[in-house]
Amino acid sequence: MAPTEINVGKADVAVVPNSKKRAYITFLAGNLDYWMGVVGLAKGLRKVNSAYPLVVATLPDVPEEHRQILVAQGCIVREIEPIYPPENQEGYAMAYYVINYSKLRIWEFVEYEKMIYLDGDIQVYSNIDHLFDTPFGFLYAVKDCFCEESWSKTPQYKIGYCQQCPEKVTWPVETYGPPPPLYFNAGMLVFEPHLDTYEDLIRTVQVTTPTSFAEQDFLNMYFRDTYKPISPTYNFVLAMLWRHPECIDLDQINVVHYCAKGSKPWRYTGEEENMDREDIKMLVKKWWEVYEDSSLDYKNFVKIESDKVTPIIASLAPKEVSGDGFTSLAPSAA
Ligand SMILES: O=c1ccn([C@@H]2O[C@H](COP(=O)(O)OP(=O)(O)O)[C@@H](O)[C@H]2O)c(=O)[nH]1
Ligand SMILES: OC[C@H]1O[C@H](O[C@@H]2[C@@H](O)[C@H](O)[C@@H](O)[C@H](O)[C@@H]2O)[C@H](O)[C@@H](O)[C@H]1O
Ligand SMILES: [Mn+2]
Repeated sequence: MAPTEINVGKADVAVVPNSKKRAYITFLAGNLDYWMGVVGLAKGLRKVNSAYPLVVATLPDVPEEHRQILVAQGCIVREIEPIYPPENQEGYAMAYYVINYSKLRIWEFVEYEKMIYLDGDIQVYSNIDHLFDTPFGFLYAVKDCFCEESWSKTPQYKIGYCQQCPEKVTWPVETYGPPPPLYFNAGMLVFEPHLDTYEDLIRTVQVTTPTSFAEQDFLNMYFRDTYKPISPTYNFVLAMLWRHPECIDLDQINVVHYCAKGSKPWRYTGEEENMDREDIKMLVKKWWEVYEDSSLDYKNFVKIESDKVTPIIASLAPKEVSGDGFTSLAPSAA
């Protein structure tokens, strides 16, 4: 793209388009209360002083009032069209997962070179801007857990196999064939929008039989050769607390994904299984502290300009990318 010439008085200067445009992106559908999750996410990204905006891809059924709230919180609200998959004879783990296929529209945002997708029920508690520096050509995401009841229809669940602890139950190759490839949770993705990928995704989804986890299953199939697992600290699926406590250190968590049943902070009652745990109550409280902090509202927020950053904050600068890049982000050996 040719640089844009602009007249700044005495001398024209060439403005090279910002070819390294980056942004966070989330997905909002329906007229219920997920908009609260998105407001929390927008404020959380401000709190950790992220350098990049939050784009909200909204379905047409999101009320104007909700869109205005998000615009007032500094979000870039962009409407997308729904994507309807073929009929699912087997049913989804959660009936509403069918709307999550529309998430695939995020690959069409090609004005951005790299994006980080975050579900609306995710909160960012440490700056993760360095993930934008991951090497191109891969999709980065965190391994999911197969132990929750939502997986009860799958062979993994039936034999008690989970990729978080593959040594616990040996995969019966003679019965089920080769063990499943690494499988990521689609609530957090580091990806590159490309039109050719987008058009192929849309074509492929129409000829792919839908399964339990809707677009998450589809994305795992589609990106199986370019998926790179990153540390669970970047998408902490709450069920890990009771399913794989040996794999986590709450002090190291950067991103919390409130996807366990009953854990959406804006709907939290504490009544569902595991929701009365002290660590869950602490994480829900932490989410509300950000959501209710008026100093984080877009209209009140005073951004620390990079040249005024004091040394302590400068130390949060992007981590060194060594070797093949982000080995330090790779999941721990466990
Ligand atoms: O009624 C809904 C359901 C889902 N979502 C969006 O789709 C994402 C995926 O759904 P959800 O997080 O509920 O799935 P989970 O991770 O809990 O399985 C949400 O985070 C929202 O961004 C939404 O906006 N409205
Ligand atoms: O439409 C399918 C959804 O599948 C995923 O949610 C699931 C999955 O993570 C399971 O492993 C958990 O057991 C479950 O709790 C959780 O809701 C993504 O988080 C969400 O963004 C979306 O892709
Ligand atoms: Mn989610």
